[in-house]
Amino acid sequence: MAEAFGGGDDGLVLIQMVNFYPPCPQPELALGFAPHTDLCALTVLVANGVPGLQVSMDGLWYDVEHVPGALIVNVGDQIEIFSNGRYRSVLHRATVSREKTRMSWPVFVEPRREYLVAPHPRLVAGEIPAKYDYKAKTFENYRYCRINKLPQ
Ligand SMILES: O=C(O)CCC(=O)C(=O)O
Ligand SMILES: [Fe+2]
Repeated sequence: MAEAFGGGDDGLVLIQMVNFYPPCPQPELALGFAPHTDLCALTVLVANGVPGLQVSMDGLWYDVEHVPGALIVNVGDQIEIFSNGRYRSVLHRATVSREKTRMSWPVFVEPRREYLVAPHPRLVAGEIPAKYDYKAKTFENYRYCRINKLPQ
């Protein structure tokens, strides 16, 4: 993966985050994390066992079951683009609990900032044209547009 996203041992950047969701008296009126896809390549996440992570499929939300000791791995935007749409960046969100504090610890696996966001040339075959064309956009620029809610 490091080779695919820029090459060499330092081809990837790992970013550790901590999410803290305090209890909410009216959880049906709130969300811990609004629906989004992760802009990175891959997310590896552990949570404290309080349910909350949901993934979207065919317009419905599904709870992600907590399996003690298991890691949750999400495909992010960069793998979707790199694979020319063969893998999909998962739409997900986090709900909150009425009684319990929920915590999660994602590690975002990212390309380096100068990486050019594009499908791999070998995955753009004649019958499958490039689904993504960001005109030599760097990952740093992609991230900037996403965080500032600008069009890619
Ligand atoms: O708390 C969770 O389970 C999800 C967190 C999340 O989606 C994120 O940090 O990007
Ligand atoms: Fe996320």
